[in-house]
Amino acid sequence: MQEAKGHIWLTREDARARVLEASRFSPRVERIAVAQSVGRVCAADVASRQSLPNAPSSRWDGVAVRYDDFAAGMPDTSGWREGREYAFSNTGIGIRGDYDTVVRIEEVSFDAEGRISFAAAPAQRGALVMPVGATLEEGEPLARTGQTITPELAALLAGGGWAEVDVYARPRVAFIPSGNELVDAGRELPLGKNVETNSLMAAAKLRAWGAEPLVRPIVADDVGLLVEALCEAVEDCDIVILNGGSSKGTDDCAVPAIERVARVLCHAVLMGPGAHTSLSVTSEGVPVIGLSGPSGGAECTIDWYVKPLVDRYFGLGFNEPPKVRARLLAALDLSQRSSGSKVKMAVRCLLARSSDGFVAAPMGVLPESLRLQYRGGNAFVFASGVGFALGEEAEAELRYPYAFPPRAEGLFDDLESHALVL
Ligand SMILES: Nc1nc2c(c(=O)[nH]1)N[C@H]1C(S)=C(S)[C@@H](COP(=O)(O)OP(=O)(O)OC[C@H]3O[C@@H](n4cnc5c(N)ncnc54)[C@H](O)[C@@H]3O)O[C@H]1N2
Ligand code: MOO
Repeated sequence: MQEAKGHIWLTREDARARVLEASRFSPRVERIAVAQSVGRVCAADVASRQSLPNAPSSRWDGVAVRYDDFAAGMPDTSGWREGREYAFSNTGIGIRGDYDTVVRIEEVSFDAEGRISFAAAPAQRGALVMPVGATLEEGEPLARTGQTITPELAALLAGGGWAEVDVYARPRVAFIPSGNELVDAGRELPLGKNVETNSLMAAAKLRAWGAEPLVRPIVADDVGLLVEALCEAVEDCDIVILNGGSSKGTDDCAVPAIERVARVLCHAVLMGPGAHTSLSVTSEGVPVIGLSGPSGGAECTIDWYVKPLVDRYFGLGFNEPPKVRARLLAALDLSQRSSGSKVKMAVRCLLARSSDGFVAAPMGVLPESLRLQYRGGNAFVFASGVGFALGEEAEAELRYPYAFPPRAEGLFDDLESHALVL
């Protein structure tokens, strides 16, 4: 892609805001079993169909009695019989007969002949009895449209008498790998070719976010073939990802193809990795993401631009990732980057709590054991200009899924290198 006049560069934040604003989603609704609903998003408000308990029930394990028998003080219970003056009554279970009060089993004893006696009379009528609806009342709101179903909410829905629930259908997200050099994973790799791995990463992320990934076959670097694949995808998908960036090589035909099916909002982003990511939207409002090829960038950019779109499909707002100030455990040296580069670099880090705040170690300087364990890093530090000196404070942005950082003590003991040249 030659950098033509009018080539639009936006900051990561503007690019995201523009594509969110221009996209139009019409989420479909489907009815599914509550037992299978965790992680799905409610497409309607749900109210309880029943009260729980649906009959007065015992709050504790005990015996149910009639309060009137105790109204004038402790009665003579020598002639009391189970099923007549009292009945055993266990926690959460409907009280049989016309008993109205429960005495805890710890306050009840039986003599050798099985005669009951009470250590104390019940304090009031209805003591230790859960009235109808104490847990859940018929008509009570259980869930709201747009709420993600958690295990607890699924249980609540079941308690409210629902076996099925209306949820938004998973958004269909097409992923079109492109490039003459790509070979499907698992196939023999001819010299000079590359394994198509981004679709595995993208599909797994999309599934985790509640979307349905539709990975298409690899398309060759040919505008006509790409347009064909894009036209098919925008017809029946909610979001389309073309894995082809807006770089400048002779084979870079992703943007020329996207331009034929959608309006380009942004040809490239002022944030790397993945600066050559383009964002577009069709006249129907279907977003088309031209994801830049190199895997390191694709991993970040799919989080930055696609995750918010999936959330938006479900009607969820965009939440800024948590940010903290962190002390850098290595210098970030940008002096070798081409001067005048306007692209800010998001450097993957391992961010951890330390005794006096947060520390961030750029992934590149970590010893192998840590690099393997925390492969993608859990945060970014943004480097521009000449970079940062060792020990300098920088803003660190947690990476999705915003995992709580491990404690730093002992973690970075064998950190050897103290400068990362970018
Ligand atoms: N002369 C210049 N060259 C490059 C520039 C530049 O400004 N001037 N920018 C560099 C940067 S930064 C990036 S990022 C890349 C962007 O390239 P594209 O997004 O156009 O991607 P491709 O050229 O198609 O591929 C690059 C690389 O990624 C691999 N790739 C592509 N798709 C997949 C996939 N699905 N799974 C795994 N790997 C994939 C591809 O095989 C290439 O190795 O341009 C730089 N060059
Ligand atoms: O756009 Mo590139 O991924 O910045 O390296």
